Amino acid sequence: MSEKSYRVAILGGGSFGTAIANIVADNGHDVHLWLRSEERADEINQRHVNETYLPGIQLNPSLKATTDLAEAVQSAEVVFMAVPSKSCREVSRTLAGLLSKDCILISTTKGIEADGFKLMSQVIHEEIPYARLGVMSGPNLAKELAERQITATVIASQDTNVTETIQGLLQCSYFRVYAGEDIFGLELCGALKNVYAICSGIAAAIGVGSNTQSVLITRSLAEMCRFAVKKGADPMTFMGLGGVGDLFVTCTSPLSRNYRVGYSLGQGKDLDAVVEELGQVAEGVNTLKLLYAQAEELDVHMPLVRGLYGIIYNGQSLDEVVSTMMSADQTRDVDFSLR
Ligand SMILES: NC(=O)c1ccc[n+]([C@@H]2O[C@H](COP(=O)([O-])OP(=O)(O)OC[C@H]3O[C@@H](n4cnc5c(N)ncnc54)[C@H](O)[C@@H]3O)[C@@H](O)[C@H]2O)c1
Ligand SMILES: O=P(O)(O)OC[C@H](O)CO
Repeated sequence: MSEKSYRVAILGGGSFGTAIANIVADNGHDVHLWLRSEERADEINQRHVNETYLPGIQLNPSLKATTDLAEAVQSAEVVFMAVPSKSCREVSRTLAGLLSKDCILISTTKGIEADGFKLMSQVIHEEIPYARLGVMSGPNLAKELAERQITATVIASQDTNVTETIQGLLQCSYFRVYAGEDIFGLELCGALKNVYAICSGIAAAIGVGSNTQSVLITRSLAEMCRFAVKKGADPMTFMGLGGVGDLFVTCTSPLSRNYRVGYSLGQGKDLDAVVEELGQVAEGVNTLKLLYAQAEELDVHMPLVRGLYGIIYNGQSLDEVVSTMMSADQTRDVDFSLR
């Protein structure tokens, strides 16, 4: 744990931004949470709760919320970005003129920008080329983090001072931070697993057995790795907490918004209505479209992505998709070997 007290800003006052801000505040640092709603900022500052995103959770009273981005990042030594992927470029662009040169900037966003299939670190780098960048990803459901239930995450950066600083900043009795260098692979894990969580949610809603769930999650990992290799990422990153770890939690927990989207679809509900009702971001819905297009363009075999896309966007029935998958040519179990 870090002995130094850092000035830290968290950008995005939704479930994850608030959960991370709370850990850093619990660890004794000076934390400013930036959000857009005056009402929610007042609620956090006065009653120390964020009832919309983390109902029932008492936040650390030292956590300060503000709607003023310049105030939030003033003198910040570390900034965490926790806005949805659709807002990452806009927020980064505004941030560019405000961030000091030696500030560490950590992306926690698990999504992809449509134009150019860019991951968030790429978007941030384009907007703030001088930023000392890192990416954080792992099995980190916001509600469980805020409840202080034990979990761990991965911080990836090319700069060991960045990884070591974040490890010291976040480590506590219920949270461990493992280090890595593969920013691209870690980010890809976090974005791709959301799509498979939708598949798993559908499977749960129709009441599949445990064998089926296991096959679904394992073949999801196989697809993710195949795609990662085609994109030049290290498939071994997918064996870690950011890969298997996050895939497992998102594909099995009803706390996952992506899983919940899938569950509702499996109950026969309409996608737009489900997303509207959720009221929080489920990045997998957008990632599915981008991933399907990339898989087609790069000719990567991704039957689960193709099947889900067929159900959601081409009106295919679940029975039809499952039947096509089950009668397809039987291929290899594991595509890669280290030998
Ligand atoms: N919730 C989790 O368990 C979790 C865990 C790890 C990573 N993430 C990732 O973190 C990112 C944020 O997710 P979340 O769970 O906090 O989402 P959320 O829906 O709970 O909250 C998103 C917040 O961002 C705000 N926002 C949207 N556009 C904005 C903009 N242009 N400027 C400023 N604020 C804006 C919204 O008002 C909202 O407060 C996502 O990419 C998600 O995949 C979430
Ligand atoms: O709620 P989801 O589906 O966005 O998933 C949350 C986190 O990514 C889990 O690590």
